[in-house]
Amino acid sequence: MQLQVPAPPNIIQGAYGLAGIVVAALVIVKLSKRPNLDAIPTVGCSTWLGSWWAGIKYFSNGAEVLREGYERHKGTPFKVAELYRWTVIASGSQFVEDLRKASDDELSFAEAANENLKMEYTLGHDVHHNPYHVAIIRLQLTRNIGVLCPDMKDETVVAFEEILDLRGNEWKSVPALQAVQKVLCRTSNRIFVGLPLCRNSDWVDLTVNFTLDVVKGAVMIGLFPNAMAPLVARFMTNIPASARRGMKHLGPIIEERRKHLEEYGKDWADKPNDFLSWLMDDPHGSQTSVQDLTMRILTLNFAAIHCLTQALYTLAANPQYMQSLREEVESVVETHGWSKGALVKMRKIDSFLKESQRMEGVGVVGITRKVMKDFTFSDGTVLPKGTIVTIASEATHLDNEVYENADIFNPLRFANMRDEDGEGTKHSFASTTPEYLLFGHGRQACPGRFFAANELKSMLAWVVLSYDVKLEDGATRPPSLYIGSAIAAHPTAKVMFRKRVH
Ligand code: HEM
Repeated sequence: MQLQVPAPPNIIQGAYGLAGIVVAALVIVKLSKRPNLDAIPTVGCSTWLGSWWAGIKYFSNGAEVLREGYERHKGTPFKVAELYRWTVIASGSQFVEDLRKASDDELSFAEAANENLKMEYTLGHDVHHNPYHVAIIRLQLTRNIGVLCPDMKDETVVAFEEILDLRGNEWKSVPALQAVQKVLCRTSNRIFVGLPLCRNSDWVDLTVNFTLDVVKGAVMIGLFPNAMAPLVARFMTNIPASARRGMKHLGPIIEERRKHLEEYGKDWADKPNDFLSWLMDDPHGSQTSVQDLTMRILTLNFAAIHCLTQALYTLAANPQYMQSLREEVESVVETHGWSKGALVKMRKIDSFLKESQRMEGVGVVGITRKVMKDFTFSDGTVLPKGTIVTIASEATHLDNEVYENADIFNPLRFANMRDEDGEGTKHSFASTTPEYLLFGHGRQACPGRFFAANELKSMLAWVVLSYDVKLEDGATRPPSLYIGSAIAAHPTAKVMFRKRVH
């Protein structure tokens, strides 16, 4: 048996004191490196120490700070303090256009993502510096949506059946976010890595939690000076363990596919048509390690989960919308089957998702960029090199001058806009405009949005066709969680499901 010898109190106090001095020194070093933005108005406190307090306020509810800034400075850029830096917030189509037109040498998406998510250390050096998977998302994934539509639907059907596990016609109360996370992960991974891995419970658990691993890891790494980032990433985050867990699943599959490639060439019989195959067919992917391929597949699992949960909460709180959605799905499926073409025709489903994300999207800001060399907005505002700049997307989405009765959920808002405009897809879910920024806007808008929109539409259509949903008695629509600039669907709220009765 080992004896526990308590440390003397003065040693403990000394250790706390030293830790306090180290943290204070790190904060001072980080704060003193911030670019000079004195000319840009501030929301919150702008004194040196006050801005640190304002940063804590932003971290606990960035939406509130941004709404205040948007009201006071609409049409001109303002700045807010985050924990270790200032962020410049702009809004309105003129500034969105300025960001859209800027070249990567002026404003960089990748460097902003690296600063926010510490990509080099969380997702890995190669994923950050050689993102060839983005071109595969843009081309192969998007082109294959039609071919893969039946697989997506098949996985959604089986996953909902297994995860909801409904008996007879009884109502069952289900934690919505957890259920949706699993169904969505299985559906996405059916396309990313195929059967049977997409149904493996450890893989599903890993991919569901990977987003959180990365976000928590990035926060931890951000607390230390850059020079310590590799060590912090390796020893103080969950990411290496997640990567090993991912490789344990994917390693044997990759090895087997490599053998087939060597033996039969690129087009062997029964070759899976999934993202892993497209990665391995790519000249970069064929040379690379199991670890690199694993990190890229895990990276794909990074979005979309909260979107469907938000739509489900709204539907459960407003069962009156169900009938017209059902009628649309039934009539479209009767004529077109369950296909990509059918999903295109489901305008009400499309509009419902888009409106739900207009009101409660994935973040309060969008189009975040890092200034790579001093940049001048078209109104003359200068952003020094190193500044992080972004657009107040939530405030734009909720502005009455942009959307009529912006604070009211109107499930047919975008379907009606499409009818009025006669412009086909301009107001469809996957389209972006300077006023609709869920997926960003312009050259670097989310490359996975066509896949995501089809997947989410297919899943929502299946829910309305197959289940009755409502909230528990007396419950109101579960409110979202606002953390920093992120919006998350309520994590524990329940939705009641039963097999469709009428
Ligand atoms: C509803 C779900 C999704 C939302 C709301 C979303 C949103 C976004 C946004 C806002 C951006 C940044 C755009 C910019 O700043 O200009 C982005 C980038 C990106 N998204 Fe998505 N996304 C979703 C689904 C997906 C899916 C399913 C994939 C992969 C299959 C994906 C892959 C990516 C990638 C790789 C980038 C970075 C692009 C680049 O490096 O240029 N996204 N997404």
